[in-house]
Amino acid sequence: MTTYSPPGEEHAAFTQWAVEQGIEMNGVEPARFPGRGLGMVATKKIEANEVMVSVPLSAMLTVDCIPPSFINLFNGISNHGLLAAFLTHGDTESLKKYTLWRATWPKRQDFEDGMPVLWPEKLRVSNSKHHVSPASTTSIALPPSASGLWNTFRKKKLVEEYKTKNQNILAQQEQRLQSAWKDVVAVFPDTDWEVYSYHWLIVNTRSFFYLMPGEDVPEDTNDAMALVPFADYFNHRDDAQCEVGFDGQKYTFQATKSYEKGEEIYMSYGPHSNDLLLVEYGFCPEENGSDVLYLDDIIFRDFTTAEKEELLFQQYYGDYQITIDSGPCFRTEVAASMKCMSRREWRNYIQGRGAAPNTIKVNNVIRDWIEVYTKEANFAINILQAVLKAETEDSTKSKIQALVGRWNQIKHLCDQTTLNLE
Ligand SMILES: C[S@@+](CC[C@H](N)C(=O)[O-])C[C@H]1O[C@@H](n2cnc3c(N)ncnc32)[C@H](O)[C@@H]1O
Repeated sequence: MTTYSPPGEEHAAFTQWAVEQGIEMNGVEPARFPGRGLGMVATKKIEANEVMVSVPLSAMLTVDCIPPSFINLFNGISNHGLLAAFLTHGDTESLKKYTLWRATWPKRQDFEDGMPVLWPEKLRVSNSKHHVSPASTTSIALPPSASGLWNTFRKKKLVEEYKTKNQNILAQQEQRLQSAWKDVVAVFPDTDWEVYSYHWLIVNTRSFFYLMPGEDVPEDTNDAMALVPFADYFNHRDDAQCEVGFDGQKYTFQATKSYEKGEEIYMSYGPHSNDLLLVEYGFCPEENGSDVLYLDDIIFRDFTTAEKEELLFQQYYGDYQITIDSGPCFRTEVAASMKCMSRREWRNYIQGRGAAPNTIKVNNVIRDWIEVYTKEANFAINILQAVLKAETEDSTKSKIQALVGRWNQIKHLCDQTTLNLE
């Protein structure tokens, strides 16, 4: 049985406010869970298909709630940046409605502890333009998908850049934050960084995908966001048994299995890897069916420019994944096949006109690639353990321990995938 404790008075006051806003709760309430902050607990047995929470549009905080006079101050800003700007600089009268809700949110210190974007420089070295020290002089502590960098080798030049939105996560987040910061400071030069970045992270970690029915998905999906009171108590689980829907009038959260009284109810924030969850939400779950490692940088080291051009031409350039459940993806196998066949045999094979390559040979190539990742993990763990020994600050120690935990998960994923290749 899950252990949990009462959430505290401010949550009772907020729940009362939520009811007044037309938010309906059926057999759920907020509770405090060790290691996860607040979450949602079943207060009775819930049957499959029951709607547990519904939140009307009128209670949500969307960009349409922001007075046009405020929006017009900006000469273009992301919706994310605008929501954070409104929470920072909106007039007292417009913000009054949200007071009880805001009292339930995490504090800035919680973000400083959990969110790598606010961690000390030495722990968050990445290939971001916003870094102060050059990456080459410092060891990389974050996983490669977050930092875009490796300790044990240098990335090889690509024949063509491609979208690697999952392999460079921290730099992308920093870019979004810095760009919003620039836009807000242009209008409010005295903005306090601590206050603005706090609100930006509140929106980052608590917003829901929000698009009116029939509306086109914006170019940057990060712009389709809104804050949904009470529903923002749900913690994430990859295989959550909770169907989330929005019909233009209300958000609903429906059970897809029965829950016992006292069980925590999760929703899924999306099929995210642990590296993404670490950077965007500040945690790394023990179990995650969507966890994934990308071998792109490792694989590209092994190919000549001509081979990479061929992979590009045949549309097998990049996005080489391994996962616990499925092992190497087909694209990874295709890349490994290139190493085991003549060019003509390989072309025939991928075009469905020739025999498949020898599986043992293909697996040997993939095993070597995975070994490079394992070596990187061992290297990072050794560095982190040395840093941990020398560290005197408790708050930094716990961040280092979180990173060691993530690197151990990476090692496990590599080991398991290799084992399944036998
Ligand atoms: C939408 S909020 C959920 C409510 C939040 N736990 C709170 O205390 O207010 C998202 C945040 O909850 C935490 N969280 C969500 N799922 C988690 C999980 N499975 N394990 C640990 N923390 C989790 C992370 O800090 C994340 O940024």
